[in-house]
Amino acid sequence: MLQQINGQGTHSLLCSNDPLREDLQVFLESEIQLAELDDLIKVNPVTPATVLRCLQERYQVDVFYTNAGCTLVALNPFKPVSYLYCPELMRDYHIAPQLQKLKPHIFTVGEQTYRNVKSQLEPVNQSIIVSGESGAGKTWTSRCLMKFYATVTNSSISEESHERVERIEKRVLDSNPVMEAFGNACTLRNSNSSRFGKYIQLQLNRTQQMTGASVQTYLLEKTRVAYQAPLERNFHIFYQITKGASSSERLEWHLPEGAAFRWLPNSERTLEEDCFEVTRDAMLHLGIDHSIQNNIFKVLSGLLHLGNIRFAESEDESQVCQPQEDAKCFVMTAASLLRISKEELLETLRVRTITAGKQQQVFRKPCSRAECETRRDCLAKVTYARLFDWLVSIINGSICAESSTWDTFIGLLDVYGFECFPNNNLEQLCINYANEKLQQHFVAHYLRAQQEEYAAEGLKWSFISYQDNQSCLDLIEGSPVSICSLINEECRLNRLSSAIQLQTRIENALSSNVSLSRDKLSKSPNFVIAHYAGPVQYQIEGMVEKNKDPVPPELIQLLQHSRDSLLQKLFPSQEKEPEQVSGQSKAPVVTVVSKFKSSLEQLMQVLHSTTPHYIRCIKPNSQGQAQKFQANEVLSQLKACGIVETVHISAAGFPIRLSFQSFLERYDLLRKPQPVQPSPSSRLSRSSPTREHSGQQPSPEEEVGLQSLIGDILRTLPPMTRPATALGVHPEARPAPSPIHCGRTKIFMTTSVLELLEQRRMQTLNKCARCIQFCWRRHQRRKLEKQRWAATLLQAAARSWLTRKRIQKLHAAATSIKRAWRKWRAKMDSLVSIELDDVEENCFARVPCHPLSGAAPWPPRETIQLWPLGLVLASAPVGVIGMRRNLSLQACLQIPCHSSSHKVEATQCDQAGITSIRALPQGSIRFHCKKSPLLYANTSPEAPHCNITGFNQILLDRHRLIPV
Ligand SMILES: Nc1ncnc2c1ncn2[C@@H]1O[C@H](COP(=O)(O)OP(=O)(O)OP(=O)(O)O)[C@@H](O)[C@H]1O
Repeated sequence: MLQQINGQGTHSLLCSNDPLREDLQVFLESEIQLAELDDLIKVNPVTPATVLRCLQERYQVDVFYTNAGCTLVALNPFKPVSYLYCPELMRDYHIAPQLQKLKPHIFTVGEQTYRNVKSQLEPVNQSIIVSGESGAGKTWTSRCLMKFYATVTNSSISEESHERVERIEKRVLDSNPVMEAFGNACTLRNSNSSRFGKYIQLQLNRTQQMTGASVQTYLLEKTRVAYQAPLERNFHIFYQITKGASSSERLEWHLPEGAAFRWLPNSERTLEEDCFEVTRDAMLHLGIDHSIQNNIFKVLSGLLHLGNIRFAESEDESQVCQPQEDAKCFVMTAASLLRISKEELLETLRVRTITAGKQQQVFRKPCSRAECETRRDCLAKVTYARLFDWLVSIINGSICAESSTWDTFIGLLDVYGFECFPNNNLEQLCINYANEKLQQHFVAHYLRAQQEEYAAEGLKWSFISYQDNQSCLDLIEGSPVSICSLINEECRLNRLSSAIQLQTRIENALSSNVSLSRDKLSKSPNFVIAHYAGPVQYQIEGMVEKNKDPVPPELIQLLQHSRDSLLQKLFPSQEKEPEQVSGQSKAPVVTVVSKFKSSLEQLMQVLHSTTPHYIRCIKPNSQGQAQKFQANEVLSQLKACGIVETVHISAAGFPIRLSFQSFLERYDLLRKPQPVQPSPSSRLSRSSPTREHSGQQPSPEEEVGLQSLIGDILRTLPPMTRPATALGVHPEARPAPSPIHCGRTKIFMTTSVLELLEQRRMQTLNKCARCIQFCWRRHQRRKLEKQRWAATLLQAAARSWLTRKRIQKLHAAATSIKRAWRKWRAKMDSLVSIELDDVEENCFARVPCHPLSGAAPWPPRETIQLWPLGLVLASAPVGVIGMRRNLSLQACLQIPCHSSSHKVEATQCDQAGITSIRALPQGSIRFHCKKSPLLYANTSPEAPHCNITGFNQILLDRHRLIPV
């Protein structure tokens, strides 16, 4: 609408030359720009009025989030804006390369914390402090952030771990409806007001997956169980059970439809928070089964019935008060639901026991009607408070991961906002005390520390005044005397003191503190504390009693006697009796304030050890209406949380501060390699870790070395982001303010520069990773090739060795065979020669030699010459036959007719004639012949061995007759 009007106006005005109109145009244009400013530090000049105007403009065009330097301002839309919290938007913020370029959102803060955890920048653990007054949207914001983490931590994991992580996240998210049902209530300022503070730690493992969570709660407003301010309600769970129980449950829990309970005011108003089923389902997911749930709701119903017990005034002090007539049935029902004896219940509520004297004598004193009702309320409060604590422990048991499974955490602190009612008492003092502590943390972290550091580091800085709440904190918690210590003293000494006396004591002891004053016009005793968010007047009446929070031991004993299994768990019988505030005990009395203070100190310790992020929730109007911006309301909230000072300092300041050494450790890889820069880097890398931890300052020479290295890194940035006086890099003054400054030992920068550096670092790391991957792969490839080559060589060597071995073996075998053969041959030859020699000597000596040849060898040449003739004769089919042929054959062969040296064989059939003639071995030859393995002893004469002589020489061997 506004844009339309402005757009139209701009167009029409452009056509005119009227200077007045031009002024108007400039004004309207600046109006448009104001709504477009994402960061309040861009508002010029930064004053409460301009900041307010900017937020208003943005609110009217449905822009609810604006940066205020290092904090995020979140305006409550008071209407559903689904597109602002959809999973798609969560993913957009999660994957954005440059977060600061996106519109301000709680997801920017969520993602920034997540990236910080990922980058491991110290301190790695993160805290998001969500603050603002009641109804400003703190719980909503925390819930959305939990959903954001649940979505993003689940986005990059494998399928099988997906289910596990989802289960954990479901449980973590389910803790919200349970805690809200038991710890939230409808107040005048918020229909779903958290009546306790909580710090949720989302536990992340090394890969930033959510492995669990833990919840720490602070100061539950337990008085609400028994007392609700006009138009306010009790805790949601009481309305849920009375409205959502089934008919059988109603019977069991004694909650008939339309039953009236005094502790259940305004039950005719149904809120969206009255959803019993949601609470039940969530409880079931957290491991609280139906029977335990049934048990819990029975006890709660018992408390409702207890609230309806009213007493009549007794006639005299020695008489006990009687329950009013209509309350008798409630006594019975309450006793049966809490499973205690009705008589014991009445007795405990009406009679006080006092132990006194050296013998510890026990006296019983009937209580007045008011005392009876106080005891009744106390019984309900202590039961509910223990039930709440037990539920928190069950939730923690269900969602908390083993300490070994997580390394880092992101904490979400959702504490009650600053409170200032017409009547403020101890509860408001504690709540405002917590808010003062958080404000101090903010001031210390962002405002004071920053300015002090700028001065120490020699940055040109004009100091911005801010509200330091130290004096206020000194007043509340200081040592040796403070409001807390004085109230605690009253409890410890257990003296009878009036509120007036306490007021005087406070005034006398703390008169020098500027934050203390008193409303002199008020009739009731009071003191006024000037809180950072404005002055608050506290009523002293009843404060000491509330601080004691006395629980009569009889009440605890009564609950210990219960037969109900849940109450037995809440009030175990072995539990020690509660500390009596009698003044006789030497042990320090645990008061509400002292308990709260110690839990607050623990919380502050955790916060100090983490990187804090602030979300300031602002309530645009007190009626909770959409599209309604009440400037005064908002302005007071902006002032209360020091937004203007924050903007001033953030505008001029640098939210990121890193020591030179940390900077170099992280960004040294951005430096272009300088060949002539040998030592400082190596010196630095060797010296930095120990120096960093010991807090030792680098020597001047080292500093020069560090500075030149940092200069090298900064030179890699684009000119716009280079420091104006960065270590002499650019000594000339620059017109625009530089987003990066180098101090004496630290480097200061804006978030945008950090993002740029991180982006560069990531690019360089990616490049390095790719290079490493490439080198590794090449190395692997070469290694593999070498291995293959080596394997081939080995195989070849092995094969050749084996072959050589085999050949050697064969060779050896062949040689030995050869040798054996030769030996054998030689032996055979010698045998043969001996044999032949024998034959020749013995046989041929006796064979008649041819008369002409003398000592010619056998067979004589003539025989050989006649041999063919003999053979022809032997084979001749016709011609000479019978005896004559044989004789002529023998004659041809010159074999004597009746020689004993020849064996002549003939066939039966005379026709065939002689078939074989052999020269028989002689003498010893016969012997040799038998032994001889030589084959040629049986070879036929056609064989080439015919030239070999010896043994039974075959002269004729005719197996078959030549066919005719
Ligand atoms: N971002 C939002 N979008 C829509 N409605 C919102 C948003 N933030 C808050 N609301 C509305 O404002 C109401 C109050 O918010 P919430 O309960 O978170 O306040 P709170 O600061 O936690 O209050 P208290 O301190 O009392 O617990 C919510 O019930 C819801 O209706």
